[in-house]
Amino acid sequence: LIIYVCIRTKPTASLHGQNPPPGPYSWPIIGNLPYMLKGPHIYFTNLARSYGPLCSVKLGTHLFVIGSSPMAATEIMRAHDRLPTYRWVPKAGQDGLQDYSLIWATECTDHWKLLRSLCRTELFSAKGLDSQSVIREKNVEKMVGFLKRKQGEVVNVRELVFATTVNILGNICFSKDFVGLEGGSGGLKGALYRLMKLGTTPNIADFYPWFEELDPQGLKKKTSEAMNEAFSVWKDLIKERRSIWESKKACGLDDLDFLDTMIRSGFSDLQINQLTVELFSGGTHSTASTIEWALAELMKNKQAMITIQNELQNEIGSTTRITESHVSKLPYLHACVKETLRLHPPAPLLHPQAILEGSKIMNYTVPKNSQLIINVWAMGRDPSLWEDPLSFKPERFCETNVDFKGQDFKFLPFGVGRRMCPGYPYAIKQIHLMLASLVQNFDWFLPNNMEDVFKLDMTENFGIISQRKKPLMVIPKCRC
Ligand code: HEM
Repeated sequence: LIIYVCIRTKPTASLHGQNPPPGPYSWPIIGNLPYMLKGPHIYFTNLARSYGPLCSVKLGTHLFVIGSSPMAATEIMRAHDRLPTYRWVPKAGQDGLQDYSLIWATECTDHWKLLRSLCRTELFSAKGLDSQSVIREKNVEKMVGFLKRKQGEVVNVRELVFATTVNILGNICFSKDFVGLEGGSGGLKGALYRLMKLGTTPNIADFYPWFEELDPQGLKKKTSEAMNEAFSVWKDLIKERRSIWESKKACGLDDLDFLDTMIRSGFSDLQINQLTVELFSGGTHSTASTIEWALAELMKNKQAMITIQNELQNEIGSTTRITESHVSKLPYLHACVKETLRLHPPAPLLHPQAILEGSKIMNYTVPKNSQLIINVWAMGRDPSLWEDPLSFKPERFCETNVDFKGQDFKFLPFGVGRRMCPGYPYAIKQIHLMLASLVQNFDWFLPNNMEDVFKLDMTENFGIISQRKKPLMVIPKCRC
């Protein structure tokens, strides 16, 4: 077996006689894999401190080149723009549906362009977002009502916010609530949690491609099962809607929801399934995680909590229900969300893309088939880019125009370039509304010892979406 492994472990990128980006010694066969246990983003950040903003590391058979400064990120983006590249797709997610995929499209194909443009115009345009505001506001009101009934009890913020985000998207796509707020782990919620967990599990086949067919950990099979479980949740809805579509079309009625739009655009069931499951998995955990981190940071930083509550009191009052039209008047809230995304970007590593040709990046030779990555997490915590970077100080964003729209390379929580998150205007609207409602309506306490907030564990878990390692379990107390 050892001889077989040695023979098969031919490096995909040869470094002999070249000037590759600097990096640590890598062990035969395993490369630097054992050092990644604490989380690749932490390991890569430590490497950048030793080897500079563009460094390289071998993981299994692959060479990864990691950029950890705005300059390195800019150069990596330039390489993406001028060279043929393909997106790295986790082997567990390679189920033959790549041709229908938005997130996992390996290249920017015509179908990928069609999906992006449909999402941009129908879901994330100013008009689309305005028409959804009633859905978001109604669901956030339900969440607040639920918390009022749970006053004095311990609640799991992540689960509750996640359920609310699933229902918001459920109503936008299918005019339907898919999950209850009371908990439970079946149906769509269970499938999405499982997909998230599977995406977080390191897969040996990602580092040694010849294990792909064997699927030794069974991750590919489990991912496919979880996807099918999600599809089965809306299977009957699609069938039913298709059957009424012809009469609807004849009457010239407007689309009821995004499902109508997809049917009108001629999507097959497979295309509908793939796009919606990707919107649900890309758009729910990321939002829930950001709100959970923001609330944890505000609980830890009492002054920031007081400032945000005062802003809400002055602009809206304590009894008026917050709507999306209020949110533009809340600059400190906006700053708190940016500060949360700086310290806790849900996607700490960006752009896993491989270049198909060798190239020079920052005067280093980067061999073909290298995977290029931008370490957003490292840049958010770099003392040369941010003063006192490990402290939660929303004020820093009140004093600058730094934004997350892909122009400021030191702050890229939603990515940059062609594959930048198309859902960011939607995500931001949702996060602002939910966070404002949570802090306007409630004071938050830890179970057992209310003064213990400084001991709040802020450890994170690395995954497809990075989250708090321990869910935030807190007690809401109504402020009204
Ligand atoms: C806090 C919330 C969110 C964050 C931080 C976030 C971040 C990101 C990032 C970093 C990427 C990858 C960009 C790249 O590879 O360069 C991405 C892609 C994507 N996101 Fe988001 N996202 C969020 C919310 C959402 C929401 C709400 C949706 C939809 C409902 C969404 C849909 C997508 C899709 C479809 C892609 C793939 C785009 C492509 O590959 O062309 N995201 N997101």
